[in-house]
Amino acid sequence: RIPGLKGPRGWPIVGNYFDIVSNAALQYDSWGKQYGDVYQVQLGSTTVVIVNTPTAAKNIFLTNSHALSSRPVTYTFHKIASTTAGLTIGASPYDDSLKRKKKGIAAALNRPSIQTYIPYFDRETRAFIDDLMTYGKAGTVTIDPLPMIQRLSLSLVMTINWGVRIPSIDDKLFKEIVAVEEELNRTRSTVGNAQDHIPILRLNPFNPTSAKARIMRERRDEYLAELSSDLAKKMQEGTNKPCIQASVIKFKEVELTETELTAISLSVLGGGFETVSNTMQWSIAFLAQHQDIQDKAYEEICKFQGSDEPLCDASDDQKCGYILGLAKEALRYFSVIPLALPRETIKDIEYEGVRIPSGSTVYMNAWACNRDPELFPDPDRFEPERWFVRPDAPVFAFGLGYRMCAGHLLAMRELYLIFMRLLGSFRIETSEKIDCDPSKDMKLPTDLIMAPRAYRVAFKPRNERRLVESLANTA
Ligand code: HEM
Repeated sequence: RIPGLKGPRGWPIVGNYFDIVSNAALQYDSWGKQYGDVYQVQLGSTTVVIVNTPTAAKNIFLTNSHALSSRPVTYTFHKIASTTAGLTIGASPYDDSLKRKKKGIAAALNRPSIQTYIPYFDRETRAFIDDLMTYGKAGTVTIDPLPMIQRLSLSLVMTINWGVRIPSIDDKLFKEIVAVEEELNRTRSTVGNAQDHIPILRLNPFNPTSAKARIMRERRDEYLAELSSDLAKKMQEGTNKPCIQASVIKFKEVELTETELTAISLSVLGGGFETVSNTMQWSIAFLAQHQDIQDKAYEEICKFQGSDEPLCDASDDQKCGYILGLAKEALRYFSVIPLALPRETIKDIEYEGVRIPSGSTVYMNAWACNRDPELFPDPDRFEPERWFVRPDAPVFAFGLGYRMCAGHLLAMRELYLIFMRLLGSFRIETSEKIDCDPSKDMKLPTDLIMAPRAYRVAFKPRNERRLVESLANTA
């Protein structure tokens, strides 16, 4: 244990592990009230520093940005599930290769690059609205929007990566990637893989977590190889679309290896798919039961673009303040990665007289930071307007410092456009109560990225004639 740092005492071998499995973010938050803003827990053999408030998070992750620039190496993900194509950025410890990959992804996801993806945003969000109209039979039947929102976010990252679209929710590759990426994200959970912290469990040759992780890695390797070879063929023929993988030349100054380039694409795929779709899936369930927020959003959208145009201009860069506030509030309220991604210190850091040594594992409780009553008064209330009062409040959902989300600009732009077009096109309705309290209604509380349980809602067009016309214009 780290001398001078408080924290709950645990059991031999397992430490505090079994206290946190049912709801880690809430348990860490509750311990924070007892042991302070920064304290330590024992997860089996791993000592973990928990950072539980915005002030401490800014102090630790921003002031010591470089010292906190690494990620711990875990057993399930790094040793078993990690693809042979190289470590994603989010999973890479700090080294020269990480620095090169970070430069590469920064070039691929900066503002000027995002500008070149606008046609992709346009096409995928239109296809999403079209899907909701088609499968929801113009609001006459209820549907589970998850596959449609997953298709949108996946197709967008696939186009950016390899220039390949996911045309429909019935697509075979779509189903395969959804299944594999969901399972692989589970192998990265700091809560759901007991063997990461309790090494004795690794000796079990029938360990189901390891067996599943191995299969998922093989399945991922298979579609990655296929995507890469298809692209190589198209590049030879000169028929490829502009995308990250085809821009190897653009990154020449960074001198990325083939493996690093693949790792960048994999990072965009892994980082940008489940995060965006789960944020939307929670939001839709919530909005269906809060017509007042939908009406306010619609009123603001109409002020911005008139009531006759359901689909806003795709190049609108977050100018409708209410919808921007709504997107940030969705990120805050649902905090789909409640514990962000784990960090490891590469240097000693000092916090209030305590020395946290190099090599320590540190978690930011993004959930607790996002519910801090001083920064976000009445934090359990969903209130887009709060972002007018504090437009520059940190969006803890993206993490902080050197390893903060590399796709945050793209994610904001994407969420904004989805909300604009979704709420400009439909009134979302439900006649049944949907449980969507993010503190307890998650599908699996040990996941890395939290998803709500399945539900169904109706998407009633606000102006059916105009929507049909707008969608027809796309064709
Ligand atoms: C709702 C959307 C998203 C959320 C909530 C989210 C959240 C996060 C969080 C919490 C981290 C860890 C930050 C830290 O350690 O401080 C992260 C890292 C990362 N995210 Fe996102 N993300 C989102 C969308 C995206 C998108 C769209 C992309 C790519 C297109 C992306 C790519 C990445 C990458 C590559 C990293 C690793 C950064 C590093 O380790 O240096 N994310 N994200």
